[in-house]
Amino acid sequence: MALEGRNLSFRYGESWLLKNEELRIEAGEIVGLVGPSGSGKSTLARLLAGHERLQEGSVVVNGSPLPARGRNPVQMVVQHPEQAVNPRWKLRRTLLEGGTPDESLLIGLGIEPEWLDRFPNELSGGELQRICVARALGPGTRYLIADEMTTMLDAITQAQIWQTVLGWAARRGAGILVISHERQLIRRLCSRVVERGARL
Ligand SMILES: Nc1ncnc2c1ncn2[C@@H]1O[C@H](COP(=O)(O)OP(=O)(O)OP(=O)(O)O)[C@@H](O)[C@H]1O
Repeated sequence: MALEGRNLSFRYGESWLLKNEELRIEAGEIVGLVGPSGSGKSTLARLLAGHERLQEGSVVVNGSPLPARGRNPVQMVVQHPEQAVNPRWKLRRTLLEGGTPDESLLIGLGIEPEWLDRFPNELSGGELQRICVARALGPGTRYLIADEMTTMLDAITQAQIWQTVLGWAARRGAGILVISHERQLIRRLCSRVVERGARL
């Protein structure tokens, strides 16, 4: 059981950003992905989550390609939650996109019930990010890609969110890819770190 990127190559223009990349995250494993700005970490993340169309190579999740329809077992949370929600939906609807979350997750993430009756512009960035994390940890999720997921949060909130996410992963046997420029966070969370070099 693993999330695997096999032989992934990708370019936005003429020159290749990623060439024959291999990345494997076992179920239950927490892997860090680090590297300089512009080295292609977010692009790799989007390919693994099916948010970017594959140009070369394949993504396999627990032995199968990512599903073309229905709930994606690979969920991604990005740095800026306001870019990841529909501004015209109340947050209950956004949250339920991920299926009905465990009550304990909502409590662990510090989500106040009244937030769910508001629109995104009526919450702070940190409050909105908690909703995005809860949505990503829905019942069908097997792998989480956390791309600078807690970068914009204060240290206490960051610790609270990661404690809840790690508990979820341990219970679920879920794998996590953590992308961050914060080496200390990576060291604390991950059992293995993949280092990307600078773009040539
Ligand atoms: N949609 C796009 N169109 C064209 N070029 C892009 C696009 N998205 C990213 N790039 C370029 O691809 C390169 C890699 O970007 P990417 O966001 O994957 O890197 P990163 O390692 O995640 O960087 P950072 O640490 O700064 O977030 C950058 O040079 C970026 O400008």
